[in-house]
Amino acid sequence: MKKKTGPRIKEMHITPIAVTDPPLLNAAGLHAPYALRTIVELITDDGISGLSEIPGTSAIDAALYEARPLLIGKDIFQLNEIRQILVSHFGTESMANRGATPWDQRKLVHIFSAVEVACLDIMGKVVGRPVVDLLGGKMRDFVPFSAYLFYKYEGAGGELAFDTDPNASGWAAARQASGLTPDEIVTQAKAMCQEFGFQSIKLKGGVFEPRQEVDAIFALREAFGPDVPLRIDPNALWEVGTAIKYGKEMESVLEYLEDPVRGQVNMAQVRKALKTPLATNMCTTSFEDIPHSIALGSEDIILSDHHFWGGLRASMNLVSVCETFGRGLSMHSNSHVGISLAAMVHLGAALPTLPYALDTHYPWQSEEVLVGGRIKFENGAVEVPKEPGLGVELDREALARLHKNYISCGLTQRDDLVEMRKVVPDWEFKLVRW
Ligand SMILES: O=C([O-])[C@@H](O)[C@@H](O)[C@H](O)[C@@H](O)C(=O)[O-]
Ligand SMILES: [Mg+2]
Repeated sequence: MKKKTGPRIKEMHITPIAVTDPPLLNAAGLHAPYALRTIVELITDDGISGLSEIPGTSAIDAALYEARPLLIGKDIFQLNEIRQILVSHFGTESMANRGATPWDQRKLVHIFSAVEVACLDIMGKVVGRPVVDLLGGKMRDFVPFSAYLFYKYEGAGGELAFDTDPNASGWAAARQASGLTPDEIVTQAKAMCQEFGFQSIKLKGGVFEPRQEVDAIFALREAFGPDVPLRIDPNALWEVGTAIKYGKEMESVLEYLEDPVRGQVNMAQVRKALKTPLATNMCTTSFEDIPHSIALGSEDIILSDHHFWGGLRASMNLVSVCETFGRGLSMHSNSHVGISLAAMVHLGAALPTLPYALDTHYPWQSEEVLVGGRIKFENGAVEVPKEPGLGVELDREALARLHKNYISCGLTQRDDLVEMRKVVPDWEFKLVRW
């Protein structure tokens, strides 16, 4: 019998896009009026298209262009070989390549995740199965997400930047409102939960001095009651003593405390002092970090992210590590549109257990690159697509429009520090602030 090879990659399209993003605040500074993503489309020799989305920077886009000739002609089922080719070309990256910002700057993991997700999308179409089935099968029909609150300046982002659209209503109006005080954070939470049905809440912290942020957590508890799990994420900006002091104060109200301090050693120290579980997307972010994580006991929950862990299958491998060493597993996010969300939903559906609702920035974005527009949430969850592959289709006009935004906005990388300096000229990036 003739051995079947292929389908093979014939074309690889790399399209950077810029989507409107409101002036959200974080430990590093401020979100720019546009968030950058890169959409990758692989097309096979038999005309099947596979999609993926990754955080966009000109450096990662350049690396994708560099990878393209190495990938053309490759069989989309041979992911092990494809990964090896990319590793040989780009070399492995150490923890240091992640960088100290709340987002991850490594190239190889991003590129392989882009290629892997698009190949899985194609594989699903070839075999007539959703991606979740290629990850071992569906454990749930809906994947729950958590409300992700941000301190923010008034403004809608995009051309409106710090301005607001007077005709906006519902969540669109709340999305552009100022969110600086505990009361405004509660208002933001109510509007977001009402629109999307979220049943747990995360507050991005590390913006104001801890007292103010802890007060916001207690205001949320008062407004939502004990049945809505709460989390806060200061993105490693607190000192160990600060984390222990406020961690103890919040012990009765937090589901978990995310990255209160920087590095595995400090996390382990805080973990020993608190009853609240600690979660991370900053100190244990690759397989290379696992031995120290286990030796030190730096966290209880790893917030995986297929863009940073090198794809969906790598994230499934992380399941075994977490099961073996008693770590919980949930998911981190960054500003994104629907292709990343669909990939997260397939992965979330395949995880053996899902004790924590996943993070998503999706409510903060308003544009989409998909036919059918924005993905719907029901009671805070997204239904797992049943169609072959990722179950999403590219809206080429929307893609072209958002690519035009990318060209005209002039941004080439995420730099929240630079954005913050436009508002607070003497703003400094700090590894530890309080
Ligand atoms: O979007 C942001 O500002 C967040 O701070 C993001 O960059 C982080 O990566 C993230 O969501 C987190 O959980 O640390
Ligand atoms: Mg985090």
